[in-house]
Amino acid sequence: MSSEEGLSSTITDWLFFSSWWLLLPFIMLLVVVAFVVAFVLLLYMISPLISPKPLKLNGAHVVVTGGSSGIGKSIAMECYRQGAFITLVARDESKLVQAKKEVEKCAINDKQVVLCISVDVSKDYGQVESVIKQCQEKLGPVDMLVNCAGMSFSGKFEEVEVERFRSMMEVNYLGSVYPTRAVITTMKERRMGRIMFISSQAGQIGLFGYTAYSPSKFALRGLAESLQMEMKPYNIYVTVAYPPDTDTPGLAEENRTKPLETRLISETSGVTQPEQVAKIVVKDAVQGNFNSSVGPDGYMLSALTCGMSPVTSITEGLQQIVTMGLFRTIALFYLGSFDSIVRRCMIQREQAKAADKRE
Ligand SMILES: NC(=O)C1=CN([C@@H]2O[C@H](COP(=O)(O)OP(=O)(O)OC[C@H]3O[C@@H](n4cnc5c(N)ncnc54)[C@H](OP(=O)(O)O)[C@@H]3O)[C@@H](O)[C@H]2O)C=CC1
Ligand SMILES: CCCCCCCCCCCCCCCC(=O)[C@@H](N)CO
Repeated sequence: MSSEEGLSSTITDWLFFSSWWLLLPFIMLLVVVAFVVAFVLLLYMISPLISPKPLKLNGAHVVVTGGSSGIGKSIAMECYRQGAFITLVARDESKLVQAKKEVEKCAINDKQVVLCISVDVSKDYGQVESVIKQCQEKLGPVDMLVNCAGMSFSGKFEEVEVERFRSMMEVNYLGSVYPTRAVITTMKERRMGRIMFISSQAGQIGLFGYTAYSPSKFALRGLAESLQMEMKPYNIYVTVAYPPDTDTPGLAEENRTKPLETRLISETSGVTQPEQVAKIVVKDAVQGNFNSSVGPDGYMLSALTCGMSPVTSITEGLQQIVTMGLFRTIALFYLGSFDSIVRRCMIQREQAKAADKRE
């Protein structure tokens, strides 16, 4: 036997007769753990590169349109609690004065100021531009603009007055374009700022009864995506918030004409308090997150409808990749149940009508 043959037989013996392979699972486990650790380290290394620096609200000038009521008022209070100077914008002066008092109660130092401006944000761009100029002269350049002025309306498509489709787009869409347009030049010059748009869960899915309202909220998403791509190099960050039904005077008003179907479908994601919405959206805007959602349904809807919207952290991107298929599966069940709500309501109505005729 040659020495070469001896060596190969030793190796074969070792491979087949020693029990090194018992260690194989451990070796594999070690490799997997090493990969996971390396991946997590990589994430932490890269994430500060793509997440913006948080905005300091202390001493910042925040303009809140629709700040005299509901979600807008709560957002103003939340910012005031963090030391901001606030400009409240809305039409009704008495509501503005009342809201100013409530916001002032949240002061954390005696330098803070609340300014009120009465203007319709949806009608005349020149007017909006001039009030923004006024408030910048008094409280300094705007650091954060919260576009919250808006209204909702629900009703069946053929029963909604045609005029309503125009007014919804005017208030909810143009009423966000005008103030944004009025603050953006100064923000670009200063290379800093935050713009927030308050859309709605009805700006992520179209629902029964929202043929006039939903499109005006979907429009904000298109505006926000385009604007964010233009503004990112100037260190300006855009946030779109998608709240569910929120307990405000606006919702109470909407409920007066709400079709049964819309009510039953909206109940899926429940009713939130405006303070809760305010906390979440202000935090997201400060961090510069593009997307801001409330509650578990809101989270699922946002992951599901992320499309080509910008990501603000690697974790967010990974979550979207991993959950998309699962959430779509869940969504199909939701859609099925919405369809069945609509069908049942229709059958009920027709039966009631037939009974009426017989009488
Ligand atoms: N409540 C809810 O369930 C949800 C609401 N949203 C959105 O959040 C925003 C606020 O809603 P909510 O707090 O319920 O509403 P409210 O009706 O309680 O408040 C609306 C605010 O906007 C102001 N406003 C309305 N129209 C104009 C205008 N043309 N120019 C200037 N200010 C205006 C109002 O003041 P004034 O009338 O004096 O001008 C008021 O301050 C809306 O855009 C709404 O679509 C989104 C999801 C859920
Ligand atoms: C995985 C998929 C999950 C799907 C969850 C679907 C939940 C649908 C609920 C929609 C609620 C719409 C609220 C509109 C609020 C609004 O804007 C008005 N009230 C304004 O006043």
